[in-house]
Amino acid sequence: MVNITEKIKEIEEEMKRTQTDHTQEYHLGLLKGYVLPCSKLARLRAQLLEPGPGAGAGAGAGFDVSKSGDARIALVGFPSVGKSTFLSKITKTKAEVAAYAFTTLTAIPGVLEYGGAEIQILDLPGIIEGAAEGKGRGRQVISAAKTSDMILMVLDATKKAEQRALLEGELEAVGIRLNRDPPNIYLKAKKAGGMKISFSAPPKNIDEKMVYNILRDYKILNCEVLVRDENVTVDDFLDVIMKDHRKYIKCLYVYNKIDSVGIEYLDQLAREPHTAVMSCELDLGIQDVVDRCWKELRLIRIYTKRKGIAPDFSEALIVRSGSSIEDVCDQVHRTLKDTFKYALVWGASARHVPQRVGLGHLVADEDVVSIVAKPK
Ligand SMILES: Nc1nc2c(ncn2[C@@H]2O[C@H](COP(=O)(O)OP(=O)(O)OP(=O)(O)O)[C@@H](O)[C@H]2O)c(=O)[nH]1
Ligand SMILES: [K+]
Ligand SMILES: [Mg+2]
Repeated sequence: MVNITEKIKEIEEEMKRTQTDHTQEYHLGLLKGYVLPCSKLARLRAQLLEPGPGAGAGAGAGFDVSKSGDARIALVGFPSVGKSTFLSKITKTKAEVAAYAFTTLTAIPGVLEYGGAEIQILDLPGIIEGAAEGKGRGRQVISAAKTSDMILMVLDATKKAEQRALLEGELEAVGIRLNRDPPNIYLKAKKAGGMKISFSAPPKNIDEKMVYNILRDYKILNCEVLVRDENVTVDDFLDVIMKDHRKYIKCLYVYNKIDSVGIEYLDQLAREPHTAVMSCELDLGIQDVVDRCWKELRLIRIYTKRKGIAPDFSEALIVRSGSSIEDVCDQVHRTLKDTFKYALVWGASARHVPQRVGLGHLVADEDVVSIVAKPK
């Protein structure tokens, strides 16, 4: 390890000394057929990312960064697409940025403050094709991505369009499902009674025999199955069987470096679904990407109000979408629920204002909530 690190230092120093234009050098290098400092550097740094001897299966474990804040977004992408540049733009963390691949060698957390919430942004090493099979530190990167609430897939607008599908393939291979809901299939294993398979509508892509065979392959011989969606595929069925190893995560595809592509191509990229475009270099589109992230995370801001006093809009409580008054209580204090009598709600979730509600009431973004406790 020390050897590689030393060699890397040497080359980096040399590059600093010579201060050549590396694009120029790249072309010259191609002509002459020798290995350039830049690509030599990338190769050596890739070696640093290889799991060392004895790392074994442990190499698949995530990086040791504890979760903090209200949500976590992972930056995933091929090397040198600008992940660390983006992190440095939107947080106070200054990650190392350079023109060679594998500049980032571990997970680097930063904090994005937005609408009163703190969102942890995780900058990750670049992944390469074959990451899912354990190439480079790919598996570790993907494990870290799996722990996030949202993936920001950073793509290089100047690179081939295939990069997006390649990366999706790597994530799919380890059970990450992007921008999809779990298949609408009810599957319950039983102790006895054989298989009971039913469909709420005639399925288009599978039939009872196929379902039977899949279940038998997975040794699920006694169970109840209800397929509630006519478009279900065999892959969907497998996802349900392996649901403990599947993770459904939102993804925003972000094309960086749009300063270097033509306007027509840019327009085409921007129209793809779940996609945003930006240039970290020219400071273009960054705020839009951040706004889109906030929307996708669907976090809810709740303002609390005490009786007889105006609501406190300076500090919001942050809860997930689908949260109830009970979740709001838990966010304030662990034991608040115990003395809960009712809550008053002003805002989008209230039918009339204020609406008197119980613990089960679902809250909406920017609701004002006043919790009334039982007398002691
Ligand atoms: N033209 C252009 N270059 C950019 C832009 N954003 C970043 N770069 C350059 O792209 C190179 C790579 O940037 P990094 O932020 O290190 O990329 P990374 O994805 O973190 O790379 P790894 O950590 O090696 O995976 C640097 O030379 C950046 O200056 C951009 O918007 N336009
Ligand atoms: K880089
Ligand atoms: Mg980086």
